Amino acid sequence: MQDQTTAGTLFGAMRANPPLVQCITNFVAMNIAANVMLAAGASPAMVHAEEEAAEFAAISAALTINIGTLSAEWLVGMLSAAQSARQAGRPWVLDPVAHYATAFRRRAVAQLLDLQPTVIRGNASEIIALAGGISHGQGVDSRDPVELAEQSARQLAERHGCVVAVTGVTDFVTDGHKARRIEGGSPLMPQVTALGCSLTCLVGAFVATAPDNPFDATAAALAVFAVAGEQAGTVADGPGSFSWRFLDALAALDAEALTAKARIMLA
Ligand SMILES: Nc1ncnc2c1ncn2[C@@H]1O[C@H](COP(=O)(O)OP(=O)(O)O)[C@@H](O)[C@H]1O
Ligand SMILES: Cc1ncsc1CCOP(=O)(O)O
Ligand SMILES: [Mg+2]
Repeated sequence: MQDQTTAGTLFGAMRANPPLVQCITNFVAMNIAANVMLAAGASPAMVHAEEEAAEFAAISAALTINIGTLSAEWLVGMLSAAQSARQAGRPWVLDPVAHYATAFRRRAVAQLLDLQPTVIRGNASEIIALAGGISHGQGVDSRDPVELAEQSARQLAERHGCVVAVTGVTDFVTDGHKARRIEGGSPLMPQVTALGCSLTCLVGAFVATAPDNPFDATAAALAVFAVAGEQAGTVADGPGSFSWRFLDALAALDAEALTAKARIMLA
């Protein structure tokens, strides 16, 4: 029950003081991720240009970087923003979308990992491959169960001194020592593009709220998606209505309901 209470408290604190989060995400995710952030109570800004990314990171409470639609120009902005966030002592979150697919992505992720993300959030195939294992991912989509990625997540967390979150049917989060599983969500979630990318942005909002406790902050963000996703899934007719029902469920969720409904288990 302690984890649920912590998640509710962090959610309430985030809502009471909406953090400015710089989200460098992809063309597919930009709109839905910004709407997810607003519905959850955060203040997103999709700022990626190399001319201003570092400057903006210095005035943001957290930064998130997602390589979904990477280009050479965007990579320059990502690297300078991550450097700036580190210098300013701000947390930053990495979403290594399909990093295993091309040499360009693999190189980019290696450079980003050198800048010590506070949290890595990916699907099971991404996390397995990032730890050096054999994954079955297809493009941006996972083809591996979360359970198979749990050991990879623990290894990655220890190797990089960060929190690692793996999402799927049941989510998993670890800092290399402690770990939790978060139950909930809906099978319709992977049918709607960029919900994982949106969750990465929300993790940014929670680590902005609790920069000294990225493990609990990440678990809380996962729990928000799990509870709102489950609620939307029970009433949606398909991926189309799930999309808007999910936004409405996020907006209607409050700290008390999160504490009552979150299922965060020791792992
Ligand atoms: N089959 C599923 N059942 C319940 N929730 C799911 C399922 N698949 C994904 N989710 C949820 O969808 C969200 C996005 O996760 P995921 O689909 O793994 O990320 P990505 O979009 O990066 O592949 C997370 O909140 C996750 O818990
Ligand atoms: C379809 C697609 N293509 C490049 S990025 C992207 C979105 C991926 O979103 P998610 O990782 O949340 O499924
Ligand atoms: Mg993804």
